[in-house]
Amino acid sequence: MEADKELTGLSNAETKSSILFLPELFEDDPFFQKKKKLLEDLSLDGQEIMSLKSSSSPSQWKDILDIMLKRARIINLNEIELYFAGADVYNFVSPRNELEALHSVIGLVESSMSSDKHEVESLLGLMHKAAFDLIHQLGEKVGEETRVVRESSCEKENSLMQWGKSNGVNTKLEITYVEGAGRGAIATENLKVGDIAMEIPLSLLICDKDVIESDMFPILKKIDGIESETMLLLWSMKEKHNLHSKYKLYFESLPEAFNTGLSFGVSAIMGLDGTILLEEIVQAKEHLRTQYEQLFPAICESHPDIFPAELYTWEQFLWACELWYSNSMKIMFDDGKLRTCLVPIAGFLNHSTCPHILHYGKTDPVTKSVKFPLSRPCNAGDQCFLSYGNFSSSHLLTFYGFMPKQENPYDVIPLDFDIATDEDCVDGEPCEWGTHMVRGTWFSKNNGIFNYGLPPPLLDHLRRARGSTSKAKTRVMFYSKSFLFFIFISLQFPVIWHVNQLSFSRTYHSC
Ligand SMILES: C[S@@+](CC[C@H](N)C(=O)[O-])C[C@H]1O[C@@H](n2cnc3c(N)ncnc32)[C@H](O)[C@@H]1O
Repeated sequence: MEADKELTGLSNAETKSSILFLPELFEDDPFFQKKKKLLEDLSLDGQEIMSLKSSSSPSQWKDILDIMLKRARIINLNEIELYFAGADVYNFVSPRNELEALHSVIGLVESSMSSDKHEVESLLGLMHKAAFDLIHQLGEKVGEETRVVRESSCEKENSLMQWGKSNGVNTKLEITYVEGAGRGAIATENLKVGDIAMEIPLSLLICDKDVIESDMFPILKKIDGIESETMLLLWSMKEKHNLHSKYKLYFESLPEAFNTGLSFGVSAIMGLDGTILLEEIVQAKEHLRTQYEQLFPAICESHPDIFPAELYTWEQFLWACELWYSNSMKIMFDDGKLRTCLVPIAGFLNHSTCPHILHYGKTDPVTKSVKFPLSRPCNAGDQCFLSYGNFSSSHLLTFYGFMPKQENPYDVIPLDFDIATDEDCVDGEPCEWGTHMVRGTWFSKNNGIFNYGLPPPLLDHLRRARGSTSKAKTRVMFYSKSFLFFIFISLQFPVIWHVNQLSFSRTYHSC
């Protein structure tokens, strides 16, 4: 309280004020020092509370809201966002960061509303509404539009939905075909922030319990080092053909081909020659082939009754890999175990870089279900999107078979240096960057020359490298897997960075 008085200069007689807690940066944040520095630059370090006076003018409470939001943006930066954080880091960084920041501000305003003496209730209410309006505006600005394809029949999807509902699924979404993404989930009514778009009972989740209860478990558990995901994959290859399976309608609703990068044909692969994406796909496929060959044909030969060879071909294995890569979710169960699961019906939710559903994947111990709550509103008739994670477009193409429509903030090229990195630190602190990177622009629909400048940590690193070499031009070699390129850094900055743009999307669509 003393601190508050000092901060606001209030006397005891003028107590019509409310304390607002500012978003807090925790010491266990992996980027604590870097974020602390950014907060200091914002002149906010050390300050944990602000005072809202009942006499505050609109511009004063808006300023407080702005400070809270700027602070929340910094605190909610993830590694990539922080790495590329330039001078405008206090403003909009990414849809994910903005949603997280706005929700943390709303949480703090709500806790003041519930704990306070209500002298400033109406002002808190205005701040609360303003933060919700910003969430709404974010969706209007960067949300994706969907064209529903009504001509396609959704018989299988409807049967699955009926089965789900009769087994306890609650949903405010309907499944239909959408342009460019197969099936998608459309809101049947206007959904607000906090509404549960979908709720799936745990009993419908496909996970390790299904393998454990099956006749293949006694054989699989004897295989040295086999992971539970691999067991599930092998189980699903057989279960998909089981006419009496509990999940029959689920398996029937799955596509015959997933068309992820893992099953790209020869022409698509040739079109990717010289790109990191080709390297990523080839490496992933080689890894899967090795895994397959470690198991087959040996397991079919030793247990032909449980593992019939005709169900365990390479093609079927690849199909199951694509199923698990593109459709599984990691769910945290009450016992504290993170399990990879297939989640019938919720598996129809498509991905967006500005999703409606950001936080999901924890079981509710009371309802014994997995819930999908909305972080931003979704109007009736709009497609409701999920976040699959902060993935680059090359990862999404390789493992999910699509590229996001909007600019993807996680399109980056990791760089490996052939110069020492031990000097790469800030103000004597050890470097916390796992890797240096540049923005990948090759998937962007912007055909102009990119001039992002270099990210501050990379620039810092290069300046140090320059300092440790002669006055002559410094040649630094960057290579990322097979994607090898050189830049000659004339000692003048900023550098215009134009990463080789390849027409990946055309190659993908034509194959
Ligand atoms: C979990 S499933 C979602 C349901 C899927 N659309 C279907 O019809 O089964 C993931 C797959 O949906 C597709 N998908 C998801 N988000 C997409 C997007 N934003 N654009 C295009 N396709 C998308 C990709 O094929 C991805 O592998």
